[in-house]
Amino acid sequence: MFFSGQTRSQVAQHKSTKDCWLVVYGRVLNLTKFLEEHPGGEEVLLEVAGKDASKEFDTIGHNEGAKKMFAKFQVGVLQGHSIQDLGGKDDATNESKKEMSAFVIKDDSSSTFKSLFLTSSFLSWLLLSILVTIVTRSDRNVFLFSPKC
Ligand code: HEM
Repeated sequence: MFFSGQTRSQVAQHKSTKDCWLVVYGRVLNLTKFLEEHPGGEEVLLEVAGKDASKEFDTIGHNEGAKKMFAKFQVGVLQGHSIQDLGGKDDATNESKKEMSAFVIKDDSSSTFKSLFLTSSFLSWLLLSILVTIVTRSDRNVFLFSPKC
């Protein structure tokens, strides 16, 4: 589940080895499953569990690989932040943006396709109706030939 507008006190509820959340750059991350794998050790993460650890994260000088892991652990956005605010801060956000724009492009093209399809079928229907009207209203001489021999 993804929580938008998580408060600091809500995040603060998750500060144990079995349930460890922290905030980096406005992202609420659930690092419970990562504690044992963290190259810097689980102790450092537990010290900042339930808190905003953006400064600590920056101070260590984590590499780009660490930032790319955010998307995997993110469970929400801290209150006062929005996905747009997080833009440019890390690669995960840029990847999300790419996905979103791809979605928008896909959506646009499908609606353009739909409107084109609807317009063309509407025009065909209109032309057919006009033709039928002309034929039924005419004196039918055009079609009902009675050859005078
Ligand atoms: C928030 C999510 C975090 C992720 C995904 C993460 C990930 C990583 C990764 C991949 C490394 C090894 C490569 C590198 O140095 O960049 C690392 C190292 C380390 N991390 Fe984290 N980390 C996180 C948060 C933190 C926090 C909040 C602290 C400190 C409170 C911390 C302290 C360290 C330390 C001390 C190292 C070892 C650096 C070294 O040996 O040079 N990490 N982390």
